[in-house]
Amino acid sequence: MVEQEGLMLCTEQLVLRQDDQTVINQLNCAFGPGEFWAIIGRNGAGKTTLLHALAGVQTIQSGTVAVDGQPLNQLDPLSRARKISLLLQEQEASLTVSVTEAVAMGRYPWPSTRQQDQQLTDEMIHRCGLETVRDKSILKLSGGERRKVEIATCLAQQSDYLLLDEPLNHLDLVHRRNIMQLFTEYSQDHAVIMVCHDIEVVKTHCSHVLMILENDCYLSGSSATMLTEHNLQKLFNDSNQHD
Ligand SMILES: Nc1ncnc2c1ncn2[C@@H]1O[C@H](COP(=O)(O)OP(=O)(O)OP(=O)(O)O)[C@@H](O)[C@H]1O
Repeated sequence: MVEQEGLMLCTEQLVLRQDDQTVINQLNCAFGPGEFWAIIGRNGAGKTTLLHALAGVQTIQSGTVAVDGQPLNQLDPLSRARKISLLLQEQEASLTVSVTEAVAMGRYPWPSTRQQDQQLTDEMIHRCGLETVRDKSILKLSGGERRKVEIATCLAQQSDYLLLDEPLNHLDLVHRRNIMQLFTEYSQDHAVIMVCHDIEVVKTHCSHVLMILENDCYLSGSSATMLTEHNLQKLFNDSNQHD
């Protein structure tokens, strides 16, 4: 039974495993519109596994993930795609399509007109700085260009919950700033949930933080209350390193 109601993506007593290892244990959290969340934690802490569970692409051991009061696994794929989009950490380009065609694929969940789809696709191509390569095959792009195409496609999907796994990978400083500005704008009336290793980026842009600590310990709240010296030491203190 999902207790939290209203517009949010939330987990209740969520347990996630990879092989026989419990990665996330009894996690309760909730993400709502108007919030820009960062999920932070050490390598292997379970950030990607959690993000995938929030997107409905990870097997859940027990507990629930619910979106706007409805268990995620009860939504058909199209309804889910209108609610949630996921930018993977690494994505392999295999289709021979142009940048414009790839970004337009973000529109597939919506019954909008061709003109509306084209308008939004053009806008995202423009906002992500892809005009000069818009007719190029995605197989012939640089790593950074391809990352921007993936981001533009997710943004074109206009889902209520935008899930981002290390979105700044491959981007130079100028594009990092531009893309973070886009996500910040998007979070004004949607929820953005981003896995990120760059604490400075998190401090500058994110309103909320979920910290995955050791021993199944999770802390969440506003960035101002979470990003204290004390908490960051707990998260990254060398004395806790296993590797
Ligand atoms: N497909 C898989 N099969 C088995 N174990 C996996 C699989 N994917 C991840 N794991 C393990 O699950 C744990 C959590 O991995 P996950 O990718 O969620 O961590 P992360 O916090 O995103 O790490 P990073 O910061 O390095 O990207 C790790 O111990 C990892 O080795």
